[in-house]
Amino acid sequence: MRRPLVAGNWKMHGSRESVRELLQGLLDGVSEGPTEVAVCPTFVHLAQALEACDGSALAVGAQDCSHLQSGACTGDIAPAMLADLGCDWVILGHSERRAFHAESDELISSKLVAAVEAGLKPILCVGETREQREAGDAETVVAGQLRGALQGIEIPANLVVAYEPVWAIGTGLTATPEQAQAMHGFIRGELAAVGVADASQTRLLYGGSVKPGNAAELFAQPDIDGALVGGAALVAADFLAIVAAAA
Ligand SMILES: O=C(CO)COP(=O)(O)O
Repeated sequence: MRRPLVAGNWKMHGSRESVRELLQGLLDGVSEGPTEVAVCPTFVHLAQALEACDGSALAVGAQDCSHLQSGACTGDIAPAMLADLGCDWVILGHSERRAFHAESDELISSKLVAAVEAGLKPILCVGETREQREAGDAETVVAGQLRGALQGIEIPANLVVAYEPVWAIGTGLTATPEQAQAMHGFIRGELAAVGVADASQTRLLYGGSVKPGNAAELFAQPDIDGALVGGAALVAADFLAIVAAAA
């Protein structure tokens, strides 16, 4: 049995006041239940979120980390620092990091190794662009990202993969449940091929314009185990409705 996971990626949003309000709204509505729930605020809001969520059913994660645990890396945050602070999760390889920071599969792979070494649970993001899908290359691209990140490393048993088609992120365009399921099924097969010991137990999240109105039909698919939510994670009622749909 794969326990559903719904994680909110807050991206570069928030102030101390809005974070306080959002967390309050979430904590009022979230309880220990069948679905695991996490929020991933910016680095500067992590300490505030960890303090607010202490002892609650809401876990906290970061949106990225360095591939090193310390050193001359101006502006970077080590996975060991995130673990020391109390973070559980870290998102790696998000398409916005790949696009704006030119993150390669090789770098993402070394971040994954460092994150696991520090004791963080990784959410590895993969997904194709619209051009790649229209060219019929979606599976090739996703398989390449999986292999690039996972081949040759010791793959952690708690690895979570998020399929986030770039064309569905922040656009209001969602992959249809059938499109998402097809790719999730493909990913599960690829994970087995790349050396995941029991890919039938790996949780696969869908991300890309997940909203209260489309969450249930996505979660009804056999290989969709939850969601990585962007915009709708910034509205407590919407995020809680998505969490409820995953139960
Ligand atoms: O990128 C995403 C989550 O990581 C998805 O963002 P949206 O839900 O805003 O499309």
